[in-house]
Amino acid sequence: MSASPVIELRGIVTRFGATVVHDGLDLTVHRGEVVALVGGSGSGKTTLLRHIIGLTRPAAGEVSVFGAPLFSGSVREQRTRRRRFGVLFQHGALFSAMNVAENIGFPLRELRIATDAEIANLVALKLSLVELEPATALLMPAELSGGMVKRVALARALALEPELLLLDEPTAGLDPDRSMAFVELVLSLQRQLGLTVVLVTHDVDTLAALATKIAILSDRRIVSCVSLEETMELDHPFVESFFRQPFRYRAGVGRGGAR
Ligand SMILES: Nc1ncnc2c1ncn2[C@@H]1O[C@H](COP(=O)(O)OP(=O)(O)OP(=O)(O)O)[C@@H](O)[C@H]1O
Repeated sequence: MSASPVIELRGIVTRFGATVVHDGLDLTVHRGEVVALVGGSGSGKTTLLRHIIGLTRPAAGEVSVFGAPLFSGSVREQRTRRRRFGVLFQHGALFSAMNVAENIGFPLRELRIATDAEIANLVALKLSLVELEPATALLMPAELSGGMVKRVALARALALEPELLLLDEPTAGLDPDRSMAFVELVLSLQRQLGLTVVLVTHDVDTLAALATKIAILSDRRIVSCVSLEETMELDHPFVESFFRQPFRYRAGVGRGGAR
């Protein structure tokens, strides 16, 4: 049985005024894949993530998730589809006036699909999933370290038990140790929960540890979407500048390497 792709982008065109960001862009992501979206600054990576979650719509082309166009079906069907993915925005983006428990429980409270007791249970469960102490629940975002903010934001992204997780620069702003610890956590959750993941990252170590495929956004299109090992073989200026700079890429850290 061949399942339909989790994400299918076909002929995406995006314009901001006279600037064309995407022009006939295609990308397919299958269940269980971890696709790292890379490209030069301003190449349109974050905009593409925003199209996938429906925050913005392309000028042309089709965005399909879970086998159906993103905006097809009734409002109820669209909402159900929307609940199947979780998003971790750049910088965590927690609500500063809510404590950790309220932040994690927010998606459930918003949908009014659980009682207060159920939400409290779920918050405790998600905190342990992201390896935070139960007492963290009562802290405010301003009291958290950068690494803890990321973990809480991840717990909130997982609140509705998504099948698809979208991460925008998940390790930006973390020091190398915290960054690797966070990557290990995402990797373990991805395996445990069977998640499909699309992440935008500038960090070679992050993508080497996580990604099963690297999608390169260049010249307004995805020019390649293959494994890290195959990507390293490509003769492309972006690969040269991004991957072949000395001491950035640690051989053997990749998912195909010895772990
Ligand atoms: N709302 C907007 N209005 C006008 N231009 C925009 C808007 N959003 C993005 N852009 C432009 O679209 C282009 C792509 O932006 P985007 O943030 O998607 O790039 P990116 O690849 O994620 O960049 P970076 O790696 O620097 O974060 C940029 O030139 C940006 O200035």
